[in-house]
Amino acid sequence: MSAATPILEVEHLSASIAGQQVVEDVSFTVPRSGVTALLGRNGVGKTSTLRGILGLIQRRGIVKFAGERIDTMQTYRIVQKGIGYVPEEREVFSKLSVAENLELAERQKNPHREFVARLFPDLVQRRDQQAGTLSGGQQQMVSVARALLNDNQLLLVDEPTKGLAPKIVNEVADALAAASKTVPILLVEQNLEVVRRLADRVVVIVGGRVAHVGDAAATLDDADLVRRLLGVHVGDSAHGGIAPARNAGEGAEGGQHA
Ligand SMILES: Nc1ncnc2c1ncn2[C@@H]1O[C@H](COP(=O)(O)OP(=O)(O)OP(=O)(O)O)[C@@H](O)[C@H]1O
Repeated sequence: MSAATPILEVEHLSASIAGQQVVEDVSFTVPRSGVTALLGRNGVGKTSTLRGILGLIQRRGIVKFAGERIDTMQTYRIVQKGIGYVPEEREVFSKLSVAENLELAERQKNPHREFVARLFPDLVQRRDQQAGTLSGGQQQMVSVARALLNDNQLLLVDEPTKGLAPKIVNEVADALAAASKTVPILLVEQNLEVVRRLADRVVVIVGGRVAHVGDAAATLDDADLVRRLLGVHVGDSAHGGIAPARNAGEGAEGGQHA
């Protein structure tokens, strides 16, 4: 396998929940470095795409990780291969302390405790606090920290800044920016200012398929394209740089930009 082989190749992925198809026919790649943002309107299937890649929901299609097919593997095997997952729900063990939450996540002999402590000094101070009593942002940091303790070759991170105060959004983005220097990230993120800061590339899903792949900054600079693909206006800082388009119902365009 050459160094140019993407770390993740997704070909014609479809996925279903309780017999209902929630991802139709999604194809894209993730390179071996940097942040690739997976974008799309609400309910378009971004979370389900991540869950399909991980085998957490029923899926069909080809998924290759570092050149190897993983689409028939069970989730625990996929995680063992080196894919870390930071789910949208954060899923901390609320009755356990911060330290216990982190210890439980350690899959290897020499976990990156110092790296994580440097990124999240707040968690070091709160190591004995029950995770259920942490703020949403602090719980998100625990969730990201757990993924960073191990030698992952890819991180799947789902809406890490959702519902967080602006200051905490910045802290979580800082941590992900630092992490992305050592591990490629596939990021689902609604806050386009965060996408602009973190992402190198964007992959946009419209109507169950990938409708656009491109350079992150160039895509976000094209306000008309953003409005058509995502139904948001760029530039309203009160909404993390985005605001619903007046005609947000339109624009699920069939044309393939990819
Ligand atoms: N447990 C479930 N049972 C039934 N339908 C579901 C379930 N989870 C998701 N769906 C449906 O699957 C579709 C895709 O959902 P998904 O969460 O993947 O979208 P998304 O793009 O991540 O959305 P958002 O940006 O709002 O988080 C939606 O129509 C959603 O209603």
